[in-house]
Amino acid sequence: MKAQHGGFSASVNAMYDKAVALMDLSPGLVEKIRVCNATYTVRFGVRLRGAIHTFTGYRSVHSEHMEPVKGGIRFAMAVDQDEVEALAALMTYKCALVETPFGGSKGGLCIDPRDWEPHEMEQITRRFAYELIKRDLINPAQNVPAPDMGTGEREMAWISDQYQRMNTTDINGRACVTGKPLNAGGIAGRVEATGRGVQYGLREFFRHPDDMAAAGLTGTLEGKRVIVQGLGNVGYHAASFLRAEDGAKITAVIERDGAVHAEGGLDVEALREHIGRTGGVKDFPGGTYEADGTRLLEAECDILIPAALEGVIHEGNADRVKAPLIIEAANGPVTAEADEILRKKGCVIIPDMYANAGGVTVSYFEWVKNLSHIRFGRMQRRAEEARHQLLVDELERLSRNRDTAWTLSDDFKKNYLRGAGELELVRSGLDDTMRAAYGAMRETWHARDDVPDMRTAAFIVAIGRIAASYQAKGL
Ligand SMILES: NC(=O)c1ccc[n+]([C@@H]2O[C@H](COP(=O)([O-])OP(=O)(O)OC[C@H]3O[C@@H](n4cnc5c(N)ncnc54)[C@H](O)[C@@H]3O)[C@@H](O)[C@H]2O)c1
Repeated sequence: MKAQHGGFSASVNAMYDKAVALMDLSPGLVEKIRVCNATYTVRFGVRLRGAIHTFTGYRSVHSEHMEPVKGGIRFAMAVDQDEVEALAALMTYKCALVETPFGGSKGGLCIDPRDWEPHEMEQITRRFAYELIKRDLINPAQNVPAPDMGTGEREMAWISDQYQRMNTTDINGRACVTGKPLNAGGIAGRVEATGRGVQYGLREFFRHPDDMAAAGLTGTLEGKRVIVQGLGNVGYHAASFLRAEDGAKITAVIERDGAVHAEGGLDVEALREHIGRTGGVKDFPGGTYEADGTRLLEAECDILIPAALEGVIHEGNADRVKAPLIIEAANGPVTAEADEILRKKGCVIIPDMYANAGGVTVSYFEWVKNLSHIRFGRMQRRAEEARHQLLVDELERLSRNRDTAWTLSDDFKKNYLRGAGELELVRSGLDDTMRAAYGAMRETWHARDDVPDMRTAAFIVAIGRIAASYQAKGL
């Protein structure tokens, strides 16, 4: 599905060039920020099922203006150097936009995880991790991966363990990777974080009537028709939250084996369970099946959420896309050519570097938690508890002195004293981040007549911050 002219990197660079043309930066700095610093390619063998199998993997470092560099590891057959370099570049811009103190990186392994048993995947993942760890391409201070397509908590736990076996005296070893399970140094809310960020980003859009007007939308998220491509980690969580908490209707889901649609809305939880059990959307009883799923990208809806692959909306189909609003949950789902076509049609695109930044934001919280060696929010909770206890004591004293009948219930005391747990802190930190980044992006979008869209605005904000970092520190 790489329907991109000149590849994914060329598409990202075309968008970058459009933004820097509106900025006052020296050509040398423009070039330095654009280029990918380094890409390491590894080919390694693993003995499986009685034979040696050779795998090819990559770790690309786009910008080290801040370290560690950060970016997921993708397991998919379509992984290649161009793809990881484009994804690494997007990580640089994304981290700058949401102000996480990281440079950009990305990794990938050419593999279809469905071809292998879990114990074989463990062997392959550990071996890939070993190759990267021994070159400091996984390291808490230098390069910190996370999940991406085809990987999740399971793979992150193996990578973390592999690093710690090879670096037994590194007290910060757990911070070498984020997206780990909770019982292996993860943080509450990381699995859902990218989908949650998509939801928060949409909520923020719907808080701004003039932004909605640009897409010809009115009202709230309630009842809006949403089409989602890819019901994986990001797509599922976004769809599930939007449906359950904002009242949106998921009218179609596009997956590898086709699509299902239902004008009245799909039961996302039942569909997820069906995909898990059968491997696809076919035969799902709650909707109509369509073998040519990609056609649903062009169906009537209010919001289109591509949450699978890059390049799915391209020169060849952009003109037929009817959604007035696209939120890019996936990285690079709209090519540079399609972006132009859609903008001319009046479609508003909430760009990937903002839309899917929830993952890296909560990864940052996890990294900080690992480095601080204390459960996230624990100190703060203790301080809050102490403060709340003072308040409760004082209220009780007052009530006694005035000889009134009211006393605080034990329930109230328990709940009041409990304070915010890790999940609440993570969610509020994510919400705050998404609001601040949206504000910076829209301010640039609206402040200047020559900034045509939100994506260009996002690039301008991100590049401005990276340039400032280079100018402050030198190269
Ligand atoms: N996981 C994260 O935290 C994270 C963070 C930021 C961005 N992203 C981006 O979000 C996208 C999805 O990542 P994910 O982690 O949800 O991956 P995932 O592997 O959990 O899910 C991907 C889903 O897309 C489906 N899919 C694959 N090929 C498809 C096709 N041709 N047509 C329709 N559906 C297809 C898969 O079956 C799967 O359900 C990627 O672009 C990734 O880079 C992920």
